[in-house]
Amino acid sequence: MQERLPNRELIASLTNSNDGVAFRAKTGHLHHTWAKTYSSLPELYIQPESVEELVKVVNLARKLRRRIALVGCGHSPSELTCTSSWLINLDNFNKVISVDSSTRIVTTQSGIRLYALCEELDKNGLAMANLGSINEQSMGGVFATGTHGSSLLHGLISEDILAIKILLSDGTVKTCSASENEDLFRAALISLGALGIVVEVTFRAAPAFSLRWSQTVDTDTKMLSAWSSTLWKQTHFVRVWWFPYTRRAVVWSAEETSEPHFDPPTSYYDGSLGYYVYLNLLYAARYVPSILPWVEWFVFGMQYGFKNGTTTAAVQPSRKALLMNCLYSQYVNEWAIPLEKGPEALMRLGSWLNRLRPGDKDYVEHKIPFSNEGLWVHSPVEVRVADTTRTSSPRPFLDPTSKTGPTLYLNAIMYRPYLLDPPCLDRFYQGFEWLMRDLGGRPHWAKNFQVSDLDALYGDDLTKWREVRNEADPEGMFVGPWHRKFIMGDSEARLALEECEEERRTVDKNGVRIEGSVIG
Ligand SMILES: Cc1cc2nc3c(=O)[nH]c(=O)nc-3n(C[C@H](O)[C@H](O)[C@H](O)COP(=O)(O)OP(=O)(O)OC[C@H]3O[C@@H](n4cnc5c(N)ncnc54)[C@H](O)[C@@H]3O)c2cc1C
Ligand SMILES: O=C1O[C@H](CO)C(O)=C1O
Repeated sequence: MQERLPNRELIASLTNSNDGVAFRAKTGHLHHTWAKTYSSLPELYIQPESVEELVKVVNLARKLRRRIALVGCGHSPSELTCTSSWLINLDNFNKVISVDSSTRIVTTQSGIRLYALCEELDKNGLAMANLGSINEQSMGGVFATGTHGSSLLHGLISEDILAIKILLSDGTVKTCSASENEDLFRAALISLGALGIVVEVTFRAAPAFSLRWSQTVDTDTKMLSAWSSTLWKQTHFVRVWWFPYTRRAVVWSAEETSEPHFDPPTSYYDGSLGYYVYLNLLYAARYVPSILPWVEWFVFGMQYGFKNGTTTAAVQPSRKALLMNCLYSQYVNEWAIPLEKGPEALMRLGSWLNRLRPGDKDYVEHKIPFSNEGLWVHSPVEVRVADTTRTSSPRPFLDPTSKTGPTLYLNAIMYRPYLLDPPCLDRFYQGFEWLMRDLGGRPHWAKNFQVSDLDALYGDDLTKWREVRNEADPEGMFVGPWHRKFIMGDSEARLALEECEEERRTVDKNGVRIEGSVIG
């Protein structure tokens, strides 16, 4: 085992090497997730600016027996990016390498944030074909966890990726695509940072487009009755926010248009007034959770209209139209289930959350074996879709979506007003996860799921992913505690450079602090 140098000496010895390649590292960096739910104190926080610098970091980590973790912008809600070892951030490794406007094939360094990429694409008459709710993510991070938007005409964001260059733990860079190193490609498309460092990504962009969108609030009965006919096919992009207590839903739908742009109308309540009213009501609900059904009625009535049928519209560039304001620090537990199970899922969840009894309107048997007494939750539940069966691109081994048809994503959001955890979180997620599994679901990799027997959900695909991972990184330089808990399996022995969790403790307002160690 390599003798450990104190941080300052370690940094000095590394930065003073005379090979002409910079080692841009600092100590004392506090890493935390966007939601401040998890944090860690990496030994070194490293921000390389070139492939040579990245190769140097990997070679040093191997020599000095360190684990490497990667972070885009920490928007993954779980502790996936936490480490006590070396943390690499690629915010300064963020160039667009090439854009071919005729083929729409674009190559970027992996650290570029989507907002910057979208601006660059727009200058070339191009756009990302699909986006999730935000554009903060890094290119490397956005597909590493299987990020999706909401459209039956698209799969995961990664479906547009044509090739990936990845730096492996032995210091070599490998290219992979559908036609070259296909298994590595399928493992790298959802790698969870455990395979190596993605350095370059080549993908096909879409021609720039604008969207006319409209959103209408109405009863959930109306939304559910259109489920298998028009709901998801009415326009290019469709998403729904479901309000379980008021049994209403906002249906947001967007179609391409060449009309002039205009923003949606705003009222005095939009902006900071509405933001702080909801925040403080969520705070009050920590003490009196039973007000949450009223909060849902009031807040979303103010926002979307109390009257069923209220509609708002706008025409915006796609890179703006597809985004939404995600409000406050939050836990999110999102699952992919077959689309046709959607009405059953929402009816059973609604029955459980509203403690409905036979004879009540909307009653169905929920079968969820967890008590709903005293259970109060936040709104909305996000309801989105994807279809990964339309593309001929290789399927990521860890793709959670349905292999045989369209997929529904249900996202159960629980906010943390003023960074304080809500009551009922664990029980809500226990019941929600039980229902999702009962309906054949699999969790979104980035989110706050609790189940850990993922072998049962992925079978051979997870075995294959592990094989490819172990071949690419036999010593576990890119493996951390999250990976061990959820995807590495119990049967395998601890790898030489694998980081294991030593301690987790709640640190005021910075969520849970994760501390790990590497044997080396
Ligand atoms: C407000 C908010 C809204 C969101 N909206 C959506 C949504 O609409 N749809 C959806 O599906 N998800 C959504 N997410 C989840 C988010 O898209 C994913 O968590 C995404 O992975 C975050 O990207 P990031 O750049 O922050 O990556 P991080 O969270 O920093 O990292 C994610 C993973 O990528 C790895 N990684 C990062 N860079 C590299 C690299 N260069 N090479 C190899 N591995 C790398 C990391 O090690 C880690 O395992 C949302 C999250 C938040 C907080
Ligand atoms: O993780 C996510 O957070 C937002 C909801 O606030 C969203 O759309 C996700 O996905």
